[in-house]
Amino acid sequence: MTLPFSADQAPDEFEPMTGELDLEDRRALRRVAGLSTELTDVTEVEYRALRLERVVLVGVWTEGTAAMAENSLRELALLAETAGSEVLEGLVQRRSRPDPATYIGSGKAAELRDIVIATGADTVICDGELAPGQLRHLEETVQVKVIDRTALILDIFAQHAKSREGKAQVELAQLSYLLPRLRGWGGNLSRQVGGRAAGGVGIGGRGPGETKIELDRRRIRTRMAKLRRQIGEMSKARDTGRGERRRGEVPAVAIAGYTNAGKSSLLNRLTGAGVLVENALFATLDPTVRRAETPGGRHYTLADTVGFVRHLPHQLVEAFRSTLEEVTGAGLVLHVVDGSDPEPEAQLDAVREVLREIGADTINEIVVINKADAADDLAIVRLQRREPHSVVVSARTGQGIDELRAAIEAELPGLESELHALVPYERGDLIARVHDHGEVLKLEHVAEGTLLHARVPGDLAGELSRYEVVAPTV
Ligand SMILES: Nc1nc2c(ncn2[C@@H]2O[C@H](COP(=O)(O)OP(=O)(O)OP(=O)(O)O)[C@@H](O)[C@H]2O)c(=O)[nH]1
Repeated sequence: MTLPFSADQAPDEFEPMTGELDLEDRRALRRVAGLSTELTDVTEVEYRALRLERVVLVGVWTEGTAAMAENSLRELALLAETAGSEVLEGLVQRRSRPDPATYIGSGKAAELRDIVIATGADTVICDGELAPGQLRHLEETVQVKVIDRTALILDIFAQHAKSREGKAQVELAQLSYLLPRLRGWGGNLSRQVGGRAAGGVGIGGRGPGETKIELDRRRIRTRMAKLRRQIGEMSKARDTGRGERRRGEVPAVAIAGYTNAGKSSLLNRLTGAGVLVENALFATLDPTVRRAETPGGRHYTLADTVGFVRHLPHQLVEAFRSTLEEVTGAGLVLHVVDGSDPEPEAQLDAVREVLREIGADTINEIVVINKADAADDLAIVRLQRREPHSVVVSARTGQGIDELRAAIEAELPGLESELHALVPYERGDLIARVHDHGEVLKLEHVAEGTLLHARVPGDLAGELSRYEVVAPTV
């Protein structure tokens, strides 16, 4: 990561930034997890470079079984590792609700402090979204940087965003996370910074890089407005592409699913595309669209989308709305779930929650239970019982892929018209489109042209209607 200053500079040594945020500011902001108090027009805010290196995880278990709480923490560990950190220790606190002051309660916070000292950790990651005050209080106790699950996920997204649109979306999400967490640089912060430095971590270069930048809410808001505009323009351009595909009568299918469920692997299986497959969370942020074909020869487009996760930060869902439109604009959703996960049901629910949020829950869905090669048979049976409209596959071995192809064929929207037509030879283009977008049931060449019996989408039926003939009786 390039910062506009070096992390071991004392806070007064670097230039305050003015004017609109430039690239360096934005890079720096990526890593911000600040706190909120009163703000003036131009406010110096605390800025922290999130150097996720040696981390201790902490979760609050309020409901569900102990195994579920552990799974959530295990997932947090995976997220932390995806962000490039080393997980040293994890603890779960059983409470009826998170403590409003310190999230885990003061006794547990003191215990956490001991663990931090014993392990030499430089960061604590909490398994939830914390209020700015909770973060501050906990930080005061443990004396190292504390971040929450939301900041961690935002950070991973920032690392993985590649396209202009993806980057703009992540930045927008980060700024909206940052905005309520800005705080003035005054008495209480100075004390806190001093205290932390005295505690052996912080700004001296021994602990997390920490420094301050000068920003104000207005500049951030202006930047957010600009980003929204840019994202809107980029999404309009993609819309046009989608519109063109639609006019070409190619049905759109979208792959949605939990992160690491095997969406990219499935896309590769179904289309032969060489899309990157990584055993990492959120390897895909930008939608990839490929052409695919059913066994009966119908063409469709298949879009891979960003992976979902439990408690996906709402700022991200909001910012990624236009990318997620690949799903809302689809006629069929392949909902991929990792059958070998300890809690595939929770994955399904988390994904459906986001689908609901973006208005894609009414789209026809095939549940694809993936990783059958690695899953427990009983778990698969349990899932199939819960999701009767499902197909069991292994994107890795190819098991079940033929059944999935057939299921896609059966569910593809738009073959509403079955007709017989005598198409003159000079309209070979229509026959070619029937081959691509419809299902040819019978085809025969006669003197006057091509005698066709086919199922086709509505638009094509309209064009073929002038050549329609009565069904031959033999
Ligand atoms: N055993 C097994 N592993 C699989 C299968 N399909 C995918 N994987 C592995 O699961 C990991 C994630 O696969 P991806 O296809 O990248 O998953 P994704 O859902 O696109 O991931 P994100 O982009 O992170 O959301 C990789 O290590 C794959 O090799 C499968 O059928 N069986």
